[in-house]
Amino acid sequence: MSKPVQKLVISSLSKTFKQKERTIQALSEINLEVRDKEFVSILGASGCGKSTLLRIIGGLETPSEGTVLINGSEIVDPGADRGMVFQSYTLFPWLTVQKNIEFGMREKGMPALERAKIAEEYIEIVGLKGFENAYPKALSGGMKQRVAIARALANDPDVILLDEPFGALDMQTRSLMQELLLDVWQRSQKTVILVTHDIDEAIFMADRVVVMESRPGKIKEIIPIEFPRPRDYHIKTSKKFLDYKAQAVELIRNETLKGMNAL
Ligand SMILES: Nc1ncnc2c1ncn2[C@@H]1O[C@H](COP(=O)(O)OP(=O)(O)OP(=O)(O)O)[C@@H](O)[C@H]1O
Repeated sequence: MSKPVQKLVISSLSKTFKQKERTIQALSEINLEVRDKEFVSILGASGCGKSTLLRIIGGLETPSEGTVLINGSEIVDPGADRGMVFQSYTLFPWLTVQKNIEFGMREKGMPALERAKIAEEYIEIVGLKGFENAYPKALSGGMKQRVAIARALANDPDVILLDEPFGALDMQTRSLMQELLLDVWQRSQKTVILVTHDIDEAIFMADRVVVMESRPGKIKEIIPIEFPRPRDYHIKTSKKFLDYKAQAVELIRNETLKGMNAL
């Protein structure tokens, strides 16, 4: 069997924040390889460095030590090869849904007709047909995140980085958004890294769940999730799913207790 293509290679990555007299080691010795088109979830107790890791991959933060390679080149700044979606809605309030989705393509100098066509395709995929000319203030939280996902995908990045994208949504909407994202991922064939606090979400979506430990942030365990694709929400009540969940809960619980004892 041929070796799978590595999209991201994270090697000996550490990050230290210096604040006046305090030094915070957010990440220590992270090593992780993510395959092309893989879906990886990152799970861990609050403060274990999940967002810092994602921000370094996004080029928004620089490592103190170590490297992150994308397609063999070191990441030193943000780039069109990575698209990010955050928990807080980051749409431009003065632009319509259509113009928000077109934004990155416009920056790249793509002709108007071409970018409008691509935006329309993604509007359809994320189920927002009829809302092309709406402004963000007229949209629900779930709709705004669908626009944010469409905007990230429309730029055609290699890697999508999602930081708690559904964190502000109610349970029901969140669950539907997970299915939508899986469907979009399956069609778009991107590499996805999803940071989440939600154990069910991490397992349901991913090929592998990376469980982190804190103080300093390290990889504690990687759980391969062996459910076939496409996945249906019914797997969430299967015995196998509950076994994965029990394993993750145990790992996270120990970490959360460690964090609380350190307070
Ligand atoms: N810009 C910064 N300056 C100083 N410290 C920082 C900065 N960013 C993060 N930290 C610290 O680094 C550690 C990891 O933070 P990070 O936000 O990456 O954790 P997290 O796992 O994403 O947390 P949460 O799940 O609560 O969002 C924390 O102790 C945090 O206080």
